[in-house]
Amino acid sequence: MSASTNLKPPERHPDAPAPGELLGPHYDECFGCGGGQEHGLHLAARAGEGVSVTAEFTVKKAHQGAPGLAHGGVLASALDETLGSLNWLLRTIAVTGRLEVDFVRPVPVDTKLHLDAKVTGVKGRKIYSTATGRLGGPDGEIAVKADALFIEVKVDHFIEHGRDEEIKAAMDDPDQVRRARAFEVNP
Ligand SMILES: CCCCC/C=C\C/C=C\C/C=C\C/C=C\CCCC(=O)SCCNC(=O)CCNC(=O)[C@H](O)C(C)(C)COP(=O)(O)OP(=O)(O)OC[C@H]1O[C@@H](n2cnc3c(N)ncnc32)[C@H](O)[C@@H]1OP(=O)(O)O
Repeated sequence: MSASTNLKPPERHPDAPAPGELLGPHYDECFGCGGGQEHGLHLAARAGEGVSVTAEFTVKKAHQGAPGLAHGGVLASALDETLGSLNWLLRTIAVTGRLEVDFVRPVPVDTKLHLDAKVTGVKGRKIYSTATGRLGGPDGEIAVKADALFIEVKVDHFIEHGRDEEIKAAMDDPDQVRRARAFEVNP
């Protein structure tokens, strides 16, 4: 993805989770990180140094595209989710505007994908970030990589656009409201 000019380096929020801390799901029904999705990715992201995260995702039978191999869209979802979790460290709510994925190696079922992501720069509401997914370990061979542009939004983005049924359930859940509002305390 062509990098924008005049990017500012990202600033880790003072209340961001400490390096090594698990970030936890942002929404229980999220396909990427939620515990409530049987065939979801159940991706668990952990805060790193600066504005970076690491995450792991194990490819299951439900994630196949070709026999015994992960579907590319599922791998893109794992990268998207990992990149999205960087927003916990900025304490900013943001959605993916653009995601560019390179599929470098096939990823077999039962493989654990070791992901890492970092924010490379910020300009206004635009957050530029990059991620890799490796095989065999955190320093293993690169199987997938992505560059992304996230756009900062208000929590109202979800309330306005989400289906009423799910928004009502989320707003009736005090834990969910707390998680969403925690992002709004921006300096
Ligand atoms: C209380 C209950 C609440 C419940 C909520 C629950 C939880 C909330 C908490 C956290 C959850 C947060 C996120 C989810 C996390 C992880 C999941 C993974 C992430 C995703 O999976 S998330 C889903 C997929 N995602 C979308 O569903 C976005 C659909 N989309 C839109 O909603 C709009 O499109 C939007 C908002 C993106 C922008 O719209 P907009 O009107 O606000 O702003 P605008 O268009 O002016 O763009 C501003 C500047 O970005 C540039 N720009 C925009 N898009 C670009 C592109 N594609 N390429 C290059 N540049 C682009 C413009 O060129 C301009 O640049 P400039 O300022 O320089 O002119």
